[in-house]
This record gives sequence, structure tokens and C-alpha cells, in this order.
Amino acid sequence: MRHPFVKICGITTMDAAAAVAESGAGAIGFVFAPGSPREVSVEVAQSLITELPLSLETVGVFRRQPIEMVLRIAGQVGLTTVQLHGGETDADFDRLHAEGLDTIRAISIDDYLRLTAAGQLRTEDRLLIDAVTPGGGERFDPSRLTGEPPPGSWILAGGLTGQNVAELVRAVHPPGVDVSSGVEARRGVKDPSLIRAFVDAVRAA
Ligand SMILES: O=C(O)c1ccccc1N[C@@H]1O[C@H](COP(=O)(O)O)[C@@H](O)[C@H]1O
Repeated sequence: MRHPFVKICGITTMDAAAAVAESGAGAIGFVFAPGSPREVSVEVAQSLITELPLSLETVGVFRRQPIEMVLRIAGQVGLTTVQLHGGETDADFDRLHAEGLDTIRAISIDDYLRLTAAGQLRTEDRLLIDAVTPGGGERFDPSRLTGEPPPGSWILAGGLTGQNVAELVRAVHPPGVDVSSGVEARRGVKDPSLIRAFVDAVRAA
């Protein structure tokens, strides 16, 4: 069986970045959203990325920030991928693609179901489906997705941990999973052993 792709988000230190690289995860996320307990500076993200294997997808997470700023930071840091959490337009995604960036459109489960019912969901976007408050460790009932399986290589997020991810993978079969607060020793501080345990749990599912 093919295991889901794993993204570990909110990395701010070298020991956590090394744990992500060694764990076999497919992507590492850096949060540039002001006010987040995981916010990282351009300089720190640059220094972490230079130590990472080229095979790892490097994702910048942004929330309601101008697209010019997103593009500037992506270029400075050397990101492969941009994850947007609201305020973006379809034209913003087209612009990012034109600049050679991959994208992830983060969307709450409520908005996903609403847009799907209205026939307004862009099916070409790689979706990250989350609860309502990103990075808050909040979960949603995965059975809400079973009637409306998302298109493409979508990513399940929201309150995942090394304890619950295997059961969710078996129940929902997401192509990808994403974790942030569920691999933290305390708010905003990653625990390398929890990162490794999370990836191991996904592989054991
Ligand atoms: O982590 C944050 O503080 C954050 C801030 C702004 C936008 C997104 C943020 N986090 C994203 O939330 C999901 C799920 O996180 P969790 O596992 O429930 O804690 C993840 O994609 C983070 O990138």
C-alpha cells in the first residue's frame, strides 16, 4: 500500500528541520503569518533550507498577506511551494504558478463542503482541508468528508497527532497528511521525537 505524503509544518529550529528530513516526510512547512507562535523570519528559514535535502518540498505558509510579499519571501527563502490560508484569489494562484511555484490552498471543512455543494470549488488546486482555526490543533469529524471525497492530491490537516493519525488514515484514505501543533512539546516548540513518531505512525497505518 502507498503511504500518504506527510507535511510537517511550523518548523523554526535546526533540530526540528533535521528530524523532518530524516523522518522520511515529503514536505517541511515554514509559517510566515504574523502573530503565529510558529512565525519564522526570512533569515532563519533561509539558513534552515540550506541544510535540507533538495528532495524535500519546502512550503511557506501565509495568511491574508499581499501576493507581492508572498512572492518576495518565496524567492528570498527558495521555497518550492506556497500554502495560502485565506484572502487569496484564483488570479493569485495563477500568478504563483506562472512564477514556477507549486501551491496548496488551505480551506476549512465548512468552506470545502459549502463550495463543493455550490459547484464553486476549483478542482485543479491542491487542497489542504483543515478545521476552522489553523494551527490550533482543532479536529473535525472526518466522516464529513466521506460523502464528498476531495479531488486530487488533497491533504488532511487539523489536530493530527502520532496517536490519532493512523486511525484517520485508515478511515479517510487521504493522499496527504499535515501536522503542526500535534508534534510540539509546547506551543510553537517542535519535539523531534514526536516528529519521528508521527511519520512512523503514518507508515504503520
Ligand atoms: O500554525 C500556525 O500558527 C498557522 C498560522 C497561520 C496559518 C496556518 C497555520 N498553521 C497551519 O495549520 C495547519 C494544521 O495545524 P495543526 O496540526 O492543527 O496544529 C497546518 O497546515 C499549519 O500549517
